[in-house]
Amino acid sequence: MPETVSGHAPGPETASARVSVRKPILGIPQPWDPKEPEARPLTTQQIPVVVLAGFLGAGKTTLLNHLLRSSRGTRIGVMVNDFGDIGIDAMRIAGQVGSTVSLGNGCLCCAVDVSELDEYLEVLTRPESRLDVIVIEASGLAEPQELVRMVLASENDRIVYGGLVQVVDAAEFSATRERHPETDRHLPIADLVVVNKTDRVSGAELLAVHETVAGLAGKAVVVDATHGRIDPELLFDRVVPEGEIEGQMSIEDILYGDGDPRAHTHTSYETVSLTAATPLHPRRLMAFLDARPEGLYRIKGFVDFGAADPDNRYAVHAVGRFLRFYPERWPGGEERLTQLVLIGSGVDAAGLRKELAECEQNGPQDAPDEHSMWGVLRYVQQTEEEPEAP
Ligand SMILES: Nc1nc2c(ncn2[C@@H]2O[C@H](COP(=O)(O)OP(=O)(O)OP(=O)(O)O)[C@@H](O)[C@H]2O)c(=O)[nH]1
Repeated sequence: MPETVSGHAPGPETASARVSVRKPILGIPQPWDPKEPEARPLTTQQIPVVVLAGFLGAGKTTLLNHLLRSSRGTRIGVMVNDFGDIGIDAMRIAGQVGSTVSLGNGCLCCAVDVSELDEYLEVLTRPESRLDVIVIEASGLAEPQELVRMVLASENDRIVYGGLVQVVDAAEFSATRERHPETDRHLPIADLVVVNKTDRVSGAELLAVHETVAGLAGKAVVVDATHGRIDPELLFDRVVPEGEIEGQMSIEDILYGDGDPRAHTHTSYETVSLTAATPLHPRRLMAFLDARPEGLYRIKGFVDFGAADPDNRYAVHAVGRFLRFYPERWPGGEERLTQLVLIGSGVDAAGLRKELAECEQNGPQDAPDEHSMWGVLRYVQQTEEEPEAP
């Protein structure tokens, strides 16, 4: 097994009976003593760039945050490609890593040339950044194949393509596959598939999903995970033999793709973004969320309920019919804004925007009373994500 930088024993996730093959994905430059960061050499080797993909809400950001928390001495650079004009994912990762670069609005794979990607890579690969690995978190609607192609086409000679990680939501897998048959095309090109949200399905369901995924994924490693807690060594240890691109993509696939722009997953998706300086009324927001249309598949962001809870903002996540609020202290000095991104297909974007605007509080006479937060608190589940050992 290749030598590791972090040097810690594999986490409990590796014990999973269903880790089909132990095949780490990435190679890491020379080991160094994490206790002496200054002794760390300037990076002279190529930095592996891993593409992290998966459908909306599958758990990519959660997995990335897990990697950042458990990376020990490994320095991870992050590029986030949010779909929607507010960089919610970048905000959720910011603070964990100094090198977060948001790719801004839209889907990276739609960019016609790679010069923008190269600009970001240029920032992250400056020798003084001493990064060991760069992870690009694709928007949940990006075509992984396109992203891989863009990394391969990069003119930055300090990077090397480091593999494709595909995250799958165990609970939503069948429904996603039905709606998006291209899932079957994405899995075979992955190097590692993470079947996430194992806590949301029964043992039998998990087994069925795992087997289907493994069947589609071919040679890729398939691991099950809860809250994206995979063994970081699955990503950080692999040595890619020179000239080899792991996975089953043919050179033609990489160079030309399938040539069909309609294959882009997000062509029929609409994004609605809201930034509001006026707090939202918890009751009206809950009425809006409870009645949200079927096609509105993903909602993420932060909500300010103003006087109803002046200490906290509420991170909100909806994936399909699943809804959760996560109260968190307002970061000091940060402007109190509600920032939401809604992604759906066949939705009335203008209507949603109007309904959301109607959730804003209308002055002191409209201030929420003490019971107004009950509806929100029903969707707060404090114990869902257990804190990880430092
Ligand atoms: N129950 C459960 N919830 C999870 C798990 N992993 C992630 N989540 C929740 O699922 C929601 C979506 O997770 P994210 O990590 O934001 O998903 P994503 O793939 O980055 O989402 P997009 O950027 O919109 O594509 C959040 O509420 C997470 O807390 C898990 O293993 N179990």
